[in-house]
Amino acid sequence: MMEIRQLFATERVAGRPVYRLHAVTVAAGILLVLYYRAARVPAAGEGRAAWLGMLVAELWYAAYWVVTQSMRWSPLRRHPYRDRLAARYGERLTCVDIFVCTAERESEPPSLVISTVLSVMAYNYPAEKISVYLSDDGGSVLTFYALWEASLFEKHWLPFCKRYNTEPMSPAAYFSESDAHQDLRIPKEWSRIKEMYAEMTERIDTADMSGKIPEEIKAKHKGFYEWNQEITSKYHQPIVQILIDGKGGNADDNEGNVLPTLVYMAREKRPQHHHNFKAGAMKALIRVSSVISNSPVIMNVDCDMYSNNCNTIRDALCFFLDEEMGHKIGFLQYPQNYKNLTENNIYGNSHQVTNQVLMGGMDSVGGLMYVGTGCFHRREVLCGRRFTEDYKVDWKGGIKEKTQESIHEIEEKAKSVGR
Ligand SMILES: O=c1ccn([C@@H]2O[C@H](COP(=O)(O)OP(=O)(O)O[C@H]3O[C@H](CO)[C@@H](O)[C@H](O)[C@H]3O)[C@@H](O)[C@H]2O)c(=O)[nH]1
Ligand SMILES: [Mn+2]
Repeated sequence: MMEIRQLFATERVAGRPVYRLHAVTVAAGILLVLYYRAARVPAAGEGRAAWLGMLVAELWYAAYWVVTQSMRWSPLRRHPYRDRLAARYGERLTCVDIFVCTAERESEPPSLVISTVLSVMAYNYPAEKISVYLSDDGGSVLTFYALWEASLFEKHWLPFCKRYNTEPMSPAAYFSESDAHQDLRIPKEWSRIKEMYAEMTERIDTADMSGKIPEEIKAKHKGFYEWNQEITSKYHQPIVQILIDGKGGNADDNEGNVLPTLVYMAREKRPQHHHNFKAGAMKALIRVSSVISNSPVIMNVDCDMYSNNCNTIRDALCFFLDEEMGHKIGFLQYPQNYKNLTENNIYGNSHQVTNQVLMGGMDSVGGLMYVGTGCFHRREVLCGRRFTEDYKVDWKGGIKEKTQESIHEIEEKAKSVGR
């Protein structure tokens, strides 16, 4: 019988004996504290209430400590084998829907939002299999405008990323980082794209500050006419605009390659219905995307994040497509890190303990935590499918045949579920 080689490796994190030694000393400490408490029970009226209070607090701490050990006892680490995935599947890979959420234009400026969108469109993955959805809970025409600009810039940015394996794929992060290398790489092209990006950002920021979009720009896309005087962020009809129809064949970059599908969505908002914040946006995204691309795998990110690894999707698929374990994996959480931390990082906000210990520890006891961003889900899992041992996926499902429906018809259908 031929051996099936796993698409990912699992290993125990080193240094467990040291941690266990530490845990034993803490356990001994807790037992001594409890012994001390039990050996010195004060007489009534001599501070017994305080003694009881201390005892309860110490017992509570001891219980908490015992329970949290399960998360630190033997953390796991997983490594995908991308080369094995390539050998087994080649480019016969599944479609992926990517959701980006934004809500407040003041704290999440449109120029930053589209950098995130551009970063997730530039994955090293067949472009016709990626559909990116921006959910705008601010329901702002200025965010729509920024996304429209991004859909044009994309035609230059995507080939640039693919040709030079550019990382990070967020233009904002890339151009702020790589100034030092500009002459070593591709000076002319680098400067041209950088300039283009700077000009686009300026147009977006100017519109954002003035709150106005020039009429000649509005005339270039029908989507701008979804907005009228009555619309506010809390009161509007569902808006869905397909800015790039990747599968429709009319979406080529400036080198003739297909681009990923790009969709703007502002779900319906009415003051009498609660919108349920990001969870509400995610549910609307699941429904709207089911009408447009219906990919079996969904990834989601917050709009102020960006993806820094162009092989993220392929790595994720190593887990979902693994013959032995894949059917048991419902979602995959990537670590979330911050940029621009100070060197000393005194508040521990580089998430080292979370990423290196807690996540791996939770993984070892049956499942980690969905942190709300940087996560891949199977669509079925989000739609309520229950796990069974014989679960098998037809990964071709969801790859939509070209339909006779026009973009307009698909948008209207999507709007009817965009609530
Ligand atoms: O009505 C809303 C409110 C928020 N969001 C979006 O939800 C995301 C998270 O909201 P935010 O207010 O930025 O929360 P943070 O505290 O910054 O984010 C923390 O909590 C989030 C869980 O909601 C995680 O996704 C993040 O990783 C984590 O950093 C952002 O993209 C928002 O645009 C909406 O789409 N609709
Ligand atoms: Mn945030």
